[in-house]
Amino acid sequence: MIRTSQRKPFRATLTVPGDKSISHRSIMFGAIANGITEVEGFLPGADCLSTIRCFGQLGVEIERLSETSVRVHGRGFAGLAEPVYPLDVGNSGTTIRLMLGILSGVPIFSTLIGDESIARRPMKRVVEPLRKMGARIDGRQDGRFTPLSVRGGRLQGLTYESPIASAQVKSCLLLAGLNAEGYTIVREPYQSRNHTECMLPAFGVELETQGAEVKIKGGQELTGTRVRVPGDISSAAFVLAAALMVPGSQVTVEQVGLNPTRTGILDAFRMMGAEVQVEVTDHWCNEPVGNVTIACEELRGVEIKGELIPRLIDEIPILAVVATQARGRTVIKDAQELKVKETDRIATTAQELRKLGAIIEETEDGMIIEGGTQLTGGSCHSHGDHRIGMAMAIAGFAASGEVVVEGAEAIDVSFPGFARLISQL
Ligand SMILES: O=C(O)C1=C[C@@H](OP(=O)(O)O)[C@@H](O)[C@H](O)C1
Ligand SMILES: C=C(OP(=O)(O)O)C(=O)O
Repeated sequence: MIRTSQRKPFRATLTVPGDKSISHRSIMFGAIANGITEVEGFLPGADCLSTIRCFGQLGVEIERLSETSVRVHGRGFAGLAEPVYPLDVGNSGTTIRLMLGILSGVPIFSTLIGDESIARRPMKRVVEPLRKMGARIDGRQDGRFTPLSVRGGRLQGLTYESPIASAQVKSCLLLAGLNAEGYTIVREPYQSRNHTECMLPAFGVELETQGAEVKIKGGQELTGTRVRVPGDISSAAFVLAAALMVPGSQVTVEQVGLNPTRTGILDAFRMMGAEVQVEVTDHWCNEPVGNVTIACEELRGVEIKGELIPRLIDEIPILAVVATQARGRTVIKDAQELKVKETDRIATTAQELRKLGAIIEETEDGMIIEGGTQLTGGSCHSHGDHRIGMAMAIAGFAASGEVVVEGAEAIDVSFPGFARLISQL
């Protein structure tokens, strides 16, 4: 359980735990590479630990040198061993969807399962195109849901027009494409996060990107490398939002990932009138890294839609919290993907924020939030969704009474140490 209440203006400079998307990929790419991959700044969150456990079951030796340093003894695609027991991805959509791409092209049999939330999340979006590549996948409701089983084998390259902007779909198909005959091309309606495209070249893979299209040639091998993981901008978003909830505050987050396919939340905060300063200081594995400083006196409501949505998809719950404090109405559109995350985030965000007096309407593809509301204290629940738990805790920073967040253990999925960190603000 986390308890938060109204804060006085504060100033803070801090770092946040490692990027979840990059941490997953560092283990996966390290495992299918030849040789050793050293990972620094790894996120020791529950989701990334699920990825480590699954690859351990595939015979990959993965050493935890410290909480955040990991050494992966890559075995190449060909060295992955048939697992004896089902692979349990826990709560992690990224783990299951990317692993399906890898496992489809390797001649072993495996079964994938996860928690209650994973059992509700749609898998057809990857199973269908993987089957077109020749993958043999079966599962509940003809492969729409877990449990899923994969009998890996020879794959054919595919040109795929993805109906959704999803980095998990894109990455899954690119990883399958690495093992397929010929070229695999993935086109998306808007570009989703491109960590796979940034990181694979660091492992010696060649690919071509043109706007929202990526092309990869099959039969390429990966070579182990060193990966430094920047702080997660999706985690930083909660602390930046905390500063916006308490006018007169200022927060700097250092060594955070600034990949433009992830910084939509900074654009949204700027549109709302926040002062956001960004300084890129380095590139790690082709990923821009640097510092973000935010401050604000007054916020205004905005319309968030289109290409911006995939660039801030995981930040919409906290954006809705901030929008309750803006002048005027905030409209979020084109965000139907929120319905198939750890929870239906349109429903859970609205339901929990209403408990604190927010005026918020759910729509088919987003929500409408009336600004300028005085939030009250109340008892909220994470619904087992880390981002909902964190969003509600930050809502307490502007509430007239105490906000209690039940189910806060879910936050460990992406942000271990969240409660301690925000208690210091
Ligand atoms: O590829 C990734 O690392 C992720 C992609 C996104 O999901 P979708 O691909 O389903 O949009 C995002 O919501 C998730 O937190 C991480
Ligand atoms: C949607 C998320 O993750 P995943 O899809 O990996 O479960 C998230 O972290 O908000």
